[in-house]
Amino acid sequence: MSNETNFKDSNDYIVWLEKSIADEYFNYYEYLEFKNLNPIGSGSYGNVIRVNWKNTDNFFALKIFNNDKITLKGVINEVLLYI
Ligand SMILES: Nc1ncnc2c1ncn2[C@@H]1O[C@H](COP(=O)(O)OP(=O)(O)OP(=O)(O)O)[C@@H](O)[C@H]1O
Repeated sequence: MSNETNFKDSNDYIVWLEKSIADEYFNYYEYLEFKNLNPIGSGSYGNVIRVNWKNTDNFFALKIFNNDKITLKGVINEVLLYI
């Protein structure tokens, strides 16, 4: 997997994400699986909410990203730093 993306079109980032999920580089969770949503902050890429996953008592930070090319590129390139 390349360690940086630089696509021309915003949709290319969506396609890259969908392929990464299909190839099982990333886990996929349905939004409906998250319960007890509470806002906890926001950053340059979007909002962050505290959630429970399914019926667990564990808390997770769920990041909701703005759907634009600059955000998608930033998020994906940040994720690639950890792969
Ligand atoms: N894992 C987490 N646990 C608890 N709170 C979190 C977590 N991740 C983010 N937050 C909260 O959400 C805010 C925004 O986080 P986010 O990572 O989106 O942006 P940032 O790193 O603070 O800023 P930027 O996006 O500008 O670099 C944080 O400042 C923090 O208050």
